[in-house]
Amino acid sequence: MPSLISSPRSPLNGTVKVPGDKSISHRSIMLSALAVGKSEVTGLLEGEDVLATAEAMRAMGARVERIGEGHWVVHGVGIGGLQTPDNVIDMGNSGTSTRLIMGLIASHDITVTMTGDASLRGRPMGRVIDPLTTMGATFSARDGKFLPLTVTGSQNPLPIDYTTPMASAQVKSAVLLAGLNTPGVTTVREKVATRDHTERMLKSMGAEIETAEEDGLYVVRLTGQPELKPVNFEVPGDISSSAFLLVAASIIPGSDITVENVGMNPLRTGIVHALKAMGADIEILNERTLGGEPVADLRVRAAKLKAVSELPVDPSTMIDEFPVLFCAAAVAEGTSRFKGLEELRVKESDRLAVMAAGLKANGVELTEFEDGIEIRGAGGKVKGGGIVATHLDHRIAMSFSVLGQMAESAITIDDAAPIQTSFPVFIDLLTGLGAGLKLAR
Ligand SMILES: O=C(O)C1=C[C@@H](OP(=O)(O)O)[C@@H](O)[C@H](O)C1
Ligand SMILES: C=C(OP(=O)(O)O)C(=O)O
Repeated sequence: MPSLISSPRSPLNGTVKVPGDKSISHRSIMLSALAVGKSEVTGLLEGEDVLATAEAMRAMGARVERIGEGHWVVHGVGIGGLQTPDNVIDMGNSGTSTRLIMGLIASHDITVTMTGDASLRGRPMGRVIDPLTTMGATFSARDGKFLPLTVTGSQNPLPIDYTTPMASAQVKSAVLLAGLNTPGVTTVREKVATRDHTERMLKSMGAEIETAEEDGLYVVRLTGQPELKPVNFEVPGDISSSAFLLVAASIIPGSDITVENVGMNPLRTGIVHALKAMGADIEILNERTLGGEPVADLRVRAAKLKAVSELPVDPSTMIDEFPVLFCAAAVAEGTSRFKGLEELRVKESDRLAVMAAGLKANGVELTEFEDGIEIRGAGGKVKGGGIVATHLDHRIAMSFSVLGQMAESAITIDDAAPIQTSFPVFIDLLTGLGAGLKLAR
């Protein structure tokens, strides 16, 4: 368990690309595995979470091969073709792999037992167990809602019309993926539209899938049992990984960086709008489309950040970026207040509690609420000198790596290993731009 020491070194300068989008990478492997024939994926994120998805799809019968850096080939088994694996599948730290694959299994006549690391075993699965049970799958889960769990898919799955009780693209996607091998039309309704990569990708593979706005809800209708045609997926850079660079370059005086090829799906760009509302200097350049998703290059120059109280976006458009936004708020001028964030309590860690503890340990003044946090910004450097407990959460480790660049005394992150789940080149990439990060034993 290597710890990581973060302290200021120099302004960040240079042009970089971040690895592929994690959400799209997972889906590219899963959906290719259900196509009939050979698909290729380029720009795939080779982080531990996506590798867990690849391994799971292999275990269920798909041929999933790496042929070069980020370049993968998948031979799909076709919808209905998944097989019972001969062993338990280990989803590691990845909520997306677990919940989406539970959806796939739910409408296949197979039985699968899944487990994961201590973080994943503490995350709620009832949110997918409930709708998938209505579709006909049966579950045996620890305490009814936690991993390890065994799921047996239905031989005769039923289509449902489901309104998600919380803003969750994982729940929406799990139901839609179950709908793939279900006769009839599966409908999912969301009060707030969450990331729509599943919808976009299924459309590109020839599925009959319609999206509409009805009575203030975002509605997706999928006609079951399509033949998915194999396509070549080009995965754009991950805006959630880019967020660490956007914040770092904004807060470290004198910085000027460009992050190329960033996925700019409008349901994912909340962090750009939030930082701009705080006074960040972010230029969106070279806007184009890649593999059915908008992408752009982002040039970020340091700026004096000020507090925000009303975010200009829905939290779901930047749900994984709050930890690093809290770090931006810690160095901004004034008091920021973030509410409506109860979902942060059920991520890899309880991100409200763990961020509050880490910030406090480094001299940041704050108040934690049940559904949010108020951060009293230092208007410049924070004290630092504290040790941050990451609780197997990559975003906590990376957020405090960024904050350490604006600390009077170094910040120690107790465990750097979780960074491997989503952004394996994070330390090299940041130090290459000028950041001060050192691994220690
Ligand atoms: O669908 C996805 O790929 C994801 C959805 C979000 O989770 P929720 O659906 O739980 O909000 C996000 O936090 C996660 O990192 C990836
Ligand atoms: C919440 C996250 O991922 P997952 O739910 O897939 O573990 C994340 O990457 O921040």
